[in-house]
Amino acid sequence: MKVALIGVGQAGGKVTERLAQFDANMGYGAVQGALAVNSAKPDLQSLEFVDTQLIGADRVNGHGVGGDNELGAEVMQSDIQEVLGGLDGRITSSADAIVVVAGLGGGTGSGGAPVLVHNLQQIHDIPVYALGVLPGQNEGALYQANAGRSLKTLAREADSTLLIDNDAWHEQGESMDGAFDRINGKIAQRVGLLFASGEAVDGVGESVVDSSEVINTLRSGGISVLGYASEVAAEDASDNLRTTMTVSRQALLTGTSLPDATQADSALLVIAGRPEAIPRKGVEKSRRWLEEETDSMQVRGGDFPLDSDRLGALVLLGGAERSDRLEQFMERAREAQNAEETETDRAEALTDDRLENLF
Ligand SMILES: Nc1nc2c(ncn2[C@@H]2O[C@H](COP(=O)(O)OP(=O)(O)OP(=O)(O)O)[C@@H](O)[C@H]2O)c(=O)[nH]1
Repeated sequence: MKVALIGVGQAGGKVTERLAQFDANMGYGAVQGALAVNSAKPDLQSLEFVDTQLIGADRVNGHGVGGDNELGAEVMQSDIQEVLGGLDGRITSSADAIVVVAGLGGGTGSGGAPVLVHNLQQIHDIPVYALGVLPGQNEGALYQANAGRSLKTLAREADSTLLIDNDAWHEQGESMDGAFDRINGKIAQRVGLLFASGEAVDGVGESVVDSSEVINTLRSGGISVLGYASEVAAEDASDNLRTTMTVSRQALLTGTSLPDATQADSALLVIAGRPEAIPRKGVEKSRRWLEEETDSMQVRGGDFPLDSDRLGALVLLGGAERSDRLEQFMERAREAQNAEETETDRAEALTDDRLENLF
């Protein structure tokens, strides 16, 4: 699937850069162009591999919006013509989709991404997807509240919103900051493989996955989730039946970007590895298992030929919003929003008109 990538905000820019680098290093050619947009100049200057565009300079002078996602939305809307102009030539006729990438907890990405998706939808016929990073549980109330509002709007505007929960690939005892680099690497590998599905494949066979399978899986809209797992494989396909089942199960049950999301409207199972090592029977069995597990009649599948001594399973779920984890997150976001409003009420207590001033 050929994509044009636009990262908004700090996390959006960093993840976009990693994705573009992964795609270039692997030689897939799925990433057709990549742009990072931000209201904070230093964040853009730290990116080396993608083109950049500063927004909101007249309002925040290159200093970012400090977690204010309403301001993030405003500066994106004010400078939307510059951003769309900056995309000219990057969204070529060969692009199958546009992907807007953002951390949903901050200000610029959280507020700017939904506005950008909305505007892109007005002018492009190809699907516009969002890749949104949810804040970890330990991040503050402002992050949770921001992410809740941003996600609600993105889910309405984007053709599908692929969610990455920052807690999903966060290891015990690791600081959040230290974890970002590793998490971004995991996102780049998984999402990069998904984009590469159907690209740069020699000797295309019947069972090879095609990019239309990805688009059809995402057609369910709403929230999408991606899982991945791999294991060392035997030389012969006949010895890899169990391995194929194991990696497929692990990809869904322990390896997804939104833990515990298993129910979905549609799913795609991509088995990556040397074609001679992929057992047809194992793939069929894994697909049937995925059908039962996700409770979906729409389970697609295909191979991703890869010169590797491992077998990998990539599972994409479309229409996966009925997840407990998502419900827990939205509850956290609502609580944070209420707490924020109470906090504002307290701040306003001294100016409240219900109590008259002494003079
Ligand atoms: N996975 C991942 N998450 C990140 C990274 N950097 C920040 N985040 C997350 O993104 C959210 C913060 O968003 P940022 O992108 O830093 O903020 P911003 O959009 O630049 O907005 P402002 O700084 O307020 O202008 C938090 O929830 C962080 O957990 C990163 O490199 N990787």
